[in-house]
Amino acid sequence: MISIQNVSTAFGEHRAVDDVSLEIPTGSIQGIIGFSGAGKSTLLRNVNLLLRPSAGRVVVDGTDLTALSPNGLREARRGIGMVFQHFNLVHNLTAAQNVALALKFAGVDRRARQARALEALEIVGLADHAGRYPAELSGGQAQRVAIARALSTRPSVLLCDEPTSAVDPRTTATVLQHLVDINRDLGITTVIVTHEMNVIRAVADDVAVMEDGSVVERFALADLERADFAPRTGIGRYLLEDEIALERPPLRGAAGAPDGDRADSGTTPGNAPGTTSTPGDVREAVVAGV
Ligand SMILES: Nc1ncnc2c1ncn2[C@@H]1O[C@H](COP(=O)(O)OP(=O)(O)OP(=O)(O)O)[C@@H](O)[C@H]1O
Repeated sequence: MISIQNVSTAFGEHRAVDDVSLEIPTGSIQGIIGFSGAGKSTLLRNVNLLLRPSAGRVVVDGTDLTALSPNGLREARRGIGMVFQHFNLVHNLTAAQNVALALKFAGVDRRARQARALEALEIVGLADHAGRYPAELSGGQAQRVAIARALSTRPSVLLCDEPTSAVDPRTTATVLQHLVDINRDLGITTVIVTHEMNVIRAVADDVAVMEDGSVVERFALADLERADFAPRTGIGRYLLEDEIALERPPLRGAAGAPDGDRADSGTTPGNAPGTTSTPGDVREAVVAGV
């Protein structure tokens, strides 16, 4: 169980997260959705205290993380895996070495690391890619290695920050299937932050909609099937629709259409696939204990 209690996080005058309370039952998948800047990533980073909240408490499986000493927090973070949008793999280490690095930080004995790393790669179906470097992996494979890394310390909680935003739609399905299988097989409480409606529809048990730092709506995904269910927010209503109907004017340059570049009317823009990380990304992964 993750219990987020009256959590606020301010950057200067700006409250990126504003008095959020959220209870996430053990073993469930909680989706957190909202437009860019709503405060989703900040809230997720508040859960493992990668970003310490300015106010409020975060209790994970009965332990108040906000009350722990630095050593206690380091220990508690071993039970919380984290997956990042851009994978944050170390580019000059193989897939197995990337996973083993997390185990090293977790204090696992050197002799046990190799077997544990392979075991984690097995879970995401990539044991046969153990010797490959990040540049030799597709975006989806790189994210699966990152998931294996997050799982290697056998956490009870998995935090995923836009886990599919940097991969193509087909790969998205594979990555999400792994996350669902891991959740159902291992009972790991999973939190997925995304701006992609289809991700929420595919995996979430419960949905929290964020706007301007607040959770403005919560419902179970199953509620969307109820005839009398009426979401209050625009995002909730989008989720209710099977398809988002877009106006599709003719392509520019076609007969009868105006000249110029066609604007992208997609509702779920993502970033280009990539497998490399900046030093800052890697540092963040290390601090998170993954
Ligand atoms: N380190 C920081 N310093 C200052 N402001 C920040 C910092 N991190 C986030 N913010 C601000 O806090 C607000 C919430 O950001 P956050 O990244 O949590 O939103 P988000 O919903 O995850 O958006 P996105 O989907 O674009 O990642 C934004 O206004 C952002 O500019």
